[in-house]
Amino acid sequence: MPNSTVLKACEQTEIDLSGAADWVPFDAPALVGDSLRFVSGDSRGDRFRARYYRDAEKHLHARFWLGPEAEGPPGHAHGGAVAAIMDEALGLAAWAAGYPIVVGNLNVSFRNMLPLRKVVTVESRVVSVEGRKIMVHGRIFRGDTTFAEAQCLCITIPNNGLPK
Ligand SMILES: CC(C)(COP(=O)(O)OP(=O)(O)OC[C@H]1O[C@@H](n2cnc3c(N)ncnc32)[C@H](O)[C@@H]1OP(=O)(O)O)[C@@H](O)C(=O)NCCC(=O)NCCSC(=O)Cc1ccccc1
Repeated sequence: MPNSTVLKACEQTEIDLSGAADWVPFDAPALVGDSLRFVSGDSRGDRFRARYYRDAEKHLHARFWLGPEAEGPPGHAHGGAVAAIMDEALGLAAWAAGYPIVVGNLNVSFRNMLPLRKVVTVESRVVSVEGRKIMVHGRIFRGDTTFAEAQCLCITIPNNGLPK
């Protein structure tokens, strides 16, 4: 089958990215702006599809689906795709906790190969705040399988992140 046919079939597929019962949808662009497009901006794309949520304690969660355009090893996600998810989701977790930041350092451990075309969950937690340094930890998993873990050092920026 030609590649274009595969992509078209994929585009037409609705992916169920619904959250857990106690999660509330989180409007990330409303907080950080429409520039947040690289990872989660295309709800019908063939690389990433994502939906963000917050739980009752305001922790950020996400459902992600990685399509054929995110492929690295055959049938599995490219490491850069996994790192990009961590960069966006963990940075966003800091924003959602009230800190306008950019990511200064991101350390990703790839624990298991992440299969394409499966919905996975990203969980994140702000674990420490020290002056301008906000440390966020996160994990991508499905069921009992952890695909990646990350520690993300976020640095607060002035002017709420807006251009001067
Ligand atoms: C702003 C800053 C990160 C820091 O510069 P400045 O303002 O001049 O601050 P300064 O250098 O004074 O540091 C302050 C304190 O922090 C510490 N520290 C800093 N770095 C490191 C480190 N690597 N490792 C360890 N520590 C480090 C430093 O030692 C100091 O500590 P101290 O107070 O002495 O104890 C700058 O390097 C930069 O712009 N980098 C590019 C960022 C970028 O492009 N990111 C990607 C795009 S954003 C994205 O994609 C995510 C996203 C998702 C969702 C939504 C939105 C965004």
